[in-house]
Amino acid sequence: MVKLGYLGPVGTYSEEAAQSYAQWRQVKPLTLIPLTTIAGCLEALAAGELDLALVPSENSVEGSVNITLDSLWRLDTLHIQHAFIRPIVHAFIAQTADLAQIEAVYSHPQALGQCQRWLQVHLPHARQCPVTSTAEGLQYVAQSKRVGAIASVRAAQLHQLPIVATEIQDISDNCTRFWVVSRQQGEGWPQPGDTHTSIAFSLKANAPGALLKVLQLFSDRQINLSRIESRPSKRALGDYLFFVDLEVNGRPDVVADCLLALKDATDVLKVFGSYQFLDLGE
Ligand SMILES: O=C(O)C(=O)Cc1ccccc1
Repeated sequence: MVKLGYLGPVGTYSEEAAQSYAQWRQVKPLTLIPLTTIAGCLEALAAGELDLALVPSENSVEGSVNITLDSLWRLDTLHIQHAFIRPIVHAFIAQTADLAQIEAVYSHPQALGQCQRWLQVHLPHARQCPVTSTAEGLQYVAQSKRVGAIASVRAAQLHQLPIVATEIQDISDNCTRFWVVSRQQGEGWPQPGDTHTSIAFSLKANAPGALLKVLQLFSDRQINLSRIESRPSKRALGDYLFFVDLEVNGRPDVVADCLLALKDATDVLKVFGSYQFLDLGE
């Protein structure tokens, strides 16, 4: 059996995504293994305790899931196999519908961030308490009538807790991109059929035009970027890593040639993998 780790417990958005992915694989069954952190999923994969990990990588409202990007850079031995996008619809779950009684709201930081306006209007005085996953927040709801949680309708049903409000996310079209990651296989360069290549690099020098020289390599080859993002390198304040997604656009050889040129033009280059976006349906 192929073991796939995800951010648990049962009832998280990651579990929902893992179930959809498992259905898509059909003939290659998966054992789904809940873990307590996103970094823990990727570490267990790198250590050989899992065959695959499913992790959120970016949300349409809150942006990148930093721990996913940082872990991929740090662990160095992992490759993205697939990407897919899931709609994220949040509910407010509590034992009372009288919001004046709610003193604290528990959820994953991404979910709290995606519901800021609703919280401001409906629970301006409640403490916002970040926890490791949306489903973990439900444990506190079960224990106290004075706390609420933001999680999915499915999670509320699984834990048999009352739904006070639904569709509370600030932007109705809220969605998250997930990556399915494996241990490194080959170099991660694009094969025919792959639509995206994700990379990260550091620059050789902190000097005028250093980033421009690297970006010129994409421009010279007419390679479109679907994301570019800088993250602190953690070496020194003001020192950055750049995370870039390239569109392969049916030209894997051109992207491979660009990766060769990037090896020379950057200080450290990491190829996180080349993959397709899956359509998992609703
Ligand atoms: O906490 C969860 O349920 C997760 O899977 C992480 C998450 C949180 C909010 C949106 C998407 C994924």
